[in-house]
Amino acid sequence: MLLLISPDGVDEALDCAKAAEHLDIVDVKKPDEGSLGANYPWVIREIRAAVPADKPVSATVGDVPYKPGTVAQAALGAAVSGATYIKVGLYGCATPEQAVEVMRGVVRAVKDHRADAFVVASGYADAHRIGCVNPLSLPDIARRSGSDAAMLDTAIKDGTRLFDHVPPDVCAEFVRRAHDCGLLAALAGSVRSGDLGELARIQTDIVGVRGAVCEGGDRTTGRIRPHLVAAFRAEMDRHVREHAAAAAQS
Ligand SMILES: O=C[C@H](O)COP(=O)(O)O
Repeated sequence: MLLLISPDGVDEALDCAKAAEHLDIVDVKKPDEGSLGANYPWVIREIRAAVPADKPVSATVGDVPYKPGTVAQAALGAAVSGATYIKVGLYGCATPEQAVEVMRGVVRAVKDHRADAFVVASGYADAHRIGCVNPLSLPDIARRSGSDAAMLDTAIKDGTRLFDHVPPDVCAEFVRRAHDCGLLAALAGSVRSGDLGELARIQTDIVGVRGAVCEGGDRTTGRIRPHLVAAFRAEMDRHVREHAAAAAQS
């Protein structure tokens, strides 16, 4: 299971760099512009320069509208700025067809620039609250568009969490569908360390967090701290080991 951490800017990215051995992907976003709020190109560049070269930098393109051309151009901006993981929040897409159209544009824009870029189609666990595509449709949207991963996050950061909206068994179905399509499955949404057992059990590939590694568990007022990243990672690795041991016995 890979750990993706979302700093809100260069200062927090420097703290992520101090904990680099404990994380796998540094995810640039601007939380005050939304769940998958996009940050400035120069911030992506500065963060790319600040974190060790062997750690991929991801960038969110935003909680995007159904405007395929606009989104493709924004995604290219993130890639040109140094991100190799490009995450798109399909906020304004009401149907799978709209979402596939948006993601096809992103995949083409990004992979024409850099063939090894990794494109993540993200939906929302609380899609019912914003009227966008159903969480379980994401793996097929990602597959049809040529994306590399399907993801869920929460759109509204009001203290409700991934499992409040999509229970573990439905998340397990999400992961199964992604794997059946040959994609990675990424899950986020106010995930806490107490969720890691379930996330390991259902074979999540990437876990995305911010709040859980911020002071006081608060993604808005707290700041990411290296010791919290290390502790979260230790817990994650423990669950992965336990799951592997249990699977080997059965
Ligand atoms: O991509 C991951 C998100 O930033 C998750 O943030 P959160 O854990 O505060 O919900």
